[in-house]
Amino acid sequence: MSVQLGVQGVTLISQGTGYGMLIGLGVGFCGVILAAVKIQKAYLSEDSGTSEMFMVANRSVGRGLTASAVFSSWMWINETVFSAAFCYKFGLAVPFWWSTGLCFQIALMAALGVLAKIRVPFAHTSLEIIRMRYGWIGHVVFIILNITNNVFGCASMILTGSQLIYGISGMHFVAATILIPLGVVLYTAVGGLKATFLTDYLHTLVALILIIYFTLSTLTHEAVGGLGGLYDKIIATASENQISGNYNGSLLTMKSRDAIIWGLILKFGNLALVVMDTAFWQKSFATEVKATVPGYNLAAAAIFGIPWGLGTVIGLTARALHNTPIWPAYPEEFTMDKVNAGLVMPYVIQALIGERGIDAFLVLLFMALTSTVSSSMIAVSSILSFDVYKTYINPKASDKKLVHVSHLTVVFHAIFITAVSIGLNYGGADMTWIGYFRPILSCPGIIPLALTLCWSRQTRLAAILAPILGFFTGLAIWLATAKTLYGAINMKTTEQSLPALFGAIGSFFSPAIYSVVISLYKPYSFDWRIFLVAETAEQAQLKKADEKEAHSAVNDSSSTDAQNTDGVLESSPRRENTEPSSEKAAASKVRNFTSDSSSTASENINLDDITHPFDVDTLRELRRWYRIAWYIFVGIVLVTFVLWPMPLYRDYIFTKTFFQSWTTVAIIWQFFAFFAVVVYPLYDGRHEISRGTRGVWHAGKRLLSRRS
Ligand SMILES: NC(N)=O
Repeated sequence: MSVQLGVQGVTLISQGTGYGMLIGLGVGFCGVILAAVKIQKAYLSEDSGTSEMFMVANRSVGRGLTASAVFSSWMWINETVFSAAFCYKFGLAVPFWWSTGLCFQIALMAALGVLAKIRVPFAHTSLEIIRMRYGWIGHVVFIILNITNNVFGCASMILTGSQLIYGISGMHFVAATILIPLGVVLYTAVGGLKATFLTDYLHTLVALILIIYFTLSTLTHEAVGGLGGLYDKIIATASENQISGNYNGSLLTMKSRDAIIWGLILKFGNLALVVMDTAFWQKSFATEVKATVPGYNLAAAAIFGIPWGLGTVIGLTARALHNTPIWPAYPEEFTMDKVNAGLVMPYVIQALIGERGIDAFLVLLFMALTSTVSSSMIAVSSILSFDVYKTYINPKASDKKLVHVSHLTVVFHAIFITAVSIGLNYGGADMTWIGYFRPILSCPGIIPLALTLCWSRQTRLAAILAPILGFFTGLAIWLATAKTLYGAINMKTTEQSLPALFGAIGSFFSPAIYSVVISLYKPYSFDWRIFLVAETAEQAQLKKADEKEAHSAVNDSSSTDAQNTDGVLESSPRRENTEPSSEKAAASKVRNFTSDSSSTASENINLDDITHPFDVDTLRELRRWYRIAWYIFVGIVLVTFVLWPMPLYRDYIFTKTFFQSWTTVAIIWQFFAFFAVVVYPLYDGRHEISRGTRGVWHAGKRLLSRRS
């Protein structure tokens, strides 16, 4: 999705309120998370001072928290603000296509995440897997693909947020651009991935309450009159709301050319945003064995309800009301550049709920923005610290050093991404063009990356060349289609939707052909056990570096204070405490294996001596989940791409009853989402919550008795 820059509408809130909320929410969130990190460390034996905890949360996150964290990182402003804006533009087909363009990628990640657990059980980033299999050139290619994808995605989101805040409050966009990531940096740098899991939960809670609130308050407002009233108004105003490219120009049809093209481009772009973002891999590495597939698929099902219900209700309400006195700035025309700047939703909220609603809208914006920014920060910081620093700059880095570098890279990334966002804005970037270019750049890596885990015959040359050739293929198709359809290659023709769609299709699919053809040129077969050897050697190195550091700390009389023993010597028993019970035995096996082999180089390890760190039962369970994940993925694709929407792609305008039922299901889905990613995680984490609460309670009591 892309925002139109520099569009200011009517001022809906004062700048003071805008500053107060951005700063207040940032500081408030930071405080809550820093307290949560302290409680985790003190009472749940979870210390983000180890790289395992910082990057992959000790691989101990359960189903509920996984579901809410994946949901939260994937619930962008787009799903609310732009689903509504595009429903306004093209009708009710958009919110539905939007939902279908969000969930299948998450279901795919569930399958890839489980496969990674089986084949590379102790990975930290997706790029590390590429390096272990193909060496440094492949690693560098994928680092570039990942970082550009992440930077484009994250910067465009910060930009969208700051533009919206500018659009409704007049606050200078540079101030908004700096304030959005500021609080996030602090808690992410201190708390690492587990902190983002916790903030993600809080974001999810608040965002879903607000989404349901906005949907229901809009529908039940007397100016709308419920689902029946909304339908009647849309029918009554049909002549002033004609949509070219839709069946009969109606907003109430699934047969919309622009909506389906938009939906397809979204699918490719979003696929890249998930698979090429190491954050989604990391979140799956962070889950316990049994949690990946249920957690990810719960999130996939939950996110389906967000753009669909909210987008339909808000987008159509805006169409019904934009020529009535209740509309902000009436009788001024509500122009398309305002729609493209995302002002549909805030205007509906202002018209029907008023200032209170706009304050709540700002909170929703903040939640949607910060949860994605935090996971982007962890992802880029892990790439910079683990894939760049540890691999190429300081291979002998200790665990403590890695965590230190991770903190620094979070701060570095925050400054960098803020600068990029400001630069894009001042440079007058064309966000539609950037939005169409990004899938062409990022999609070529998807299939070669997936094949790295799924296909033993993909060769090094294939993995390196396929994404590069795929990018140039997509680029050529994009430009050639623009030239063929519109007669020239320029900014205007290349930001039309069809060239972008064909380019993305070329970028995504052609690497499959390149990979197979190049791999067949010099066939080989990769032994998956090599991943285990490489991981073992790496763990041994980290352990050695830690021991060395701890040893020198003990010998050094000036530094035998608590600080030195904290992060290093105590980290092992802590890790043991927090390992999920199903993995405990398996993980201790790894440690034994690691220490046995620590004196040998990885190449000296005989593959036949390698045993998988997981026991047979755990592996059987993982394989079962892997099969289930594929069934769910195929089911989701079949239902959401074909069985559900295609029968409706015909000359049909929704009847009143059909529209009411359709939207009722969408709203019920919002409540399902609330139970799946807000209520269920509380139930799932009840033991930890009770342990943490007991700890705080006893500590409080001790403190009080000491004082008295
Ligand atoms: N979640 C996204 N990419 O809208």
